[in-house]
Amino acid sequence: MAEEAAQKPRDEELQGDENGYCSGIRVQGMLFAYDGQVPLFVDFNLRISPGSRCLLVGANGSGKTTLLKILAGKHMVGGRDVVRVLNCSAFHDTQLVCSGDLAYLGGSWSKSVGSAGEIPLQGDFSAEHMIFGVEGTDPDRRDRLIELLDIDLQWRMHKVSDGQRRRVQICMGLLHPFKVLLLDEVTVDLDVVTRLDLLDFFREECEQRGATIVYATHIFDGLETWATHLAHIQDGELKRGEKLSDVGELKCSTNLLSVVESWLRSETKREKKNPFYQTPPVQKTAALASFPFVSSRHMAYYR
Ligand SMILES: Nc1ncnc2c1ncn2[C@@H]1O[C@H](COP(=O)(O)OP(=O)(O)OP(=O)(O)O)[C@@H](O)[C@H]1O
Repeated sequence: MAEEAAQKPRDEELQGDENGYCSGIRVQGMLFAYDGQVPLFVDFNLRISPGSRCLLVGANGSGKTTLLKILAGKHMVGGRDVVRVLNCSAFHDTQLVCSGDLAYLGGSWSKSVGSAGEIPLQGDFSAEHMIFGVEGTDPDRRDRLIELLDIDLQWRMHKVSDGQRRRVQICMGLLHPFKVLLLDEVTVDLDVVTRLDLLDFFREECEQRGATIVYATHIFDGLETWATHLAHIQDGELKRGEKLSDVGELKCSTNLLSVVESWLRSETKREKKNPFYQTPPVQKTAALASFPFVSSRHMAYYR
């Protein structure tokens, strides 16, 4: 009985509401491939409950950025039921992003120019011009972020350091009180004080407003006590998705870094032992051929 009671919150967390939808994030039976490539994700499932701070970990190329972009509605994947964020379809329900409820912070400020690809944004704008140009924001929240990120409003965006430019980008991305925030390694350029202050701000957003955060990173300092959940991806496959407190290895290890290091090292060893490990499974290609909805990069241009 006691055991049943202890299990209950977890079951509810997994089942979501009466429609079976979780108001955080739910990915069910997802298939995704880049144009002309074998699928990266096949029958991929993930649930992240509201209020969670979930770390997304995995080796280079394991699919973290791709997954975050899919959750951010930047790729059309499957029908409306496959990738659900806040009970909406991440791609189809454009008000998710337009309202600021779903926010994505990743990559660097750039624009795509035909065959030249991504080129950094250039132009003589002040930080003030950029930040105050975002309409409909709460002045108190804006002031708090400017102070937290130690932004000088007179900075000229083409003459600042990478870290300073990143602070302005982060500030703009956080001006609206998001409900779901997807972070792709955006704290990598920040100095340690700003990074820790920002992590505290994120924690507060989750605890006070019930916001949900998914954070892909390779830097684990200070995250043992910050994260509530952890998702480990390997080659597009979810190897683990659980509460941080349920990660057994953390109980007998000094820190998260060494635990993740041991997971990634065991992947590398497996690849070395089996030269065919990287061979795309035949069923992945077959699955793609039989699936009616594949991603469309062209559709993404309309976002
Ligand atoms: N635009 C693209 N077109 C084709 N393949 C891509 C594209 N972007 C990524 N990939 C491939 O998809 C796989 C997953 O890449 P992704 O960027 O999602 O990995 P990641 O886990 O974020 O890696 P990292 O830790 O290096 O940031 C890789 O094999 C990569 O080569």
